[in-house]
Amino acid sequence: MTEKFTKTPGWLDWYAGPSKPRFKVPAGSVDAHCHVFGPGDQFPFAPERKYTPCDASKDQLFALRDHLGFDKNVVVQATCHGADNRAMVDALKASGGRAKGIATVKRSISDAELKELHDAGVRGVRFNFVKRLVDFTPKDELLEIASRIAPLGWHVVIYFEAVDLPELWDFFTALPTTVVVDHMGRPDVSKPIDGPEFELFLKFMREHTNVWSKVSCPERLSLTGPKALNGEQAAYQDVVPFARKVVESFPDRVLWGTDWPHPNLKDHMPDDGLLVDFIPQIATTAELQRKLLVDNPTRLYWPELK
Ligand SMILES: O=C(O)c1cc(C(=O)O)oc(=O)c1
Repeated sequence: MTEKFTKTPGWLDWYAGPSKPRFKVPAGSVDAHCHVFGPGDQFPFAPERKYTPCDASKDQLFALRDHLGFDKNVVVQATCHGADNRAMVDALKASGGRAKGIATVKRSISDAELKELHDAGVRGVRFNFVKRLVDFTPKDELLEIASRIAPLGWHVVIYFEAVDLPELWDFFTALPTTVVVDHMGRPDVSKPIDGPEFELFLKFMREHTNVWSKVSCPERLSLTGPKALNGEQAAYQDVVPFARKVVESFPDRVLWGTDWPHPNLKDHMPDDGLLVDFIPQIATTAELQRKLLVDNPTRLYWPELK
């Protein structure tokens, strides 16, 4: 029998009918941070999940990819699926080589299972430190996982909030792989861009050349808007200086993603076409755009194409 799921109260579904972006992304562009949710009747959500989303299938993700003009996806395991990677792996296998994946694994995973994930296109694991999304995993377990995935050439994706970086610093800087930070480490954009909090993040990237950042999720970080809705071409102005600073300081270590289907947004659901139109605000030249959207993700996820 298949399980029926009831969405978390107040859940916002992804935006149907996104606009066609005015910004034409370069050929070979990669949406390097997106998710699939279920469908729940085919790929049940995990018992330990902190939210129950709407469905967001691989076919809907691939339709969005084509609509926005992207060539490829990196599908990141969403926390609502726990360490059950079947929905994400199913998307990779159906993509014809046009999607790679980031998994969530436990220390109990076998070498054979890791190899299966690799063959399906998984190239990294995600360690999540955002307390509203996951229960705590001991650091020794995470380090053990990192040391087992390193020989596969995989990397570690980390998700944390800016205030937690000081206490996580020693752990992050001990990781033996490339490390990719989700959503710029969630800066509080009401604080000064040259203040101690964001400066610590820049220092993290400056002093550790194995650290990359996704300059994604202005819709999560923005406090002032305006929202990417109704044709807005100058959305999320308060996030722009932060993202631009990261892109211009580390042009060869930045990635961009839609974050579709945008889990847990409370205020509004952005029009993904307008999120693409946000890109030229943060990557202001054709060269920066090509690095962000094509060269960097291709080097990290499709090195065989370089
Ligand atoms: O901020 C979030 O709520 C969020 C959640 C997830 C997830 O549940 O996997 O992924 C993200 O990239 C962002």
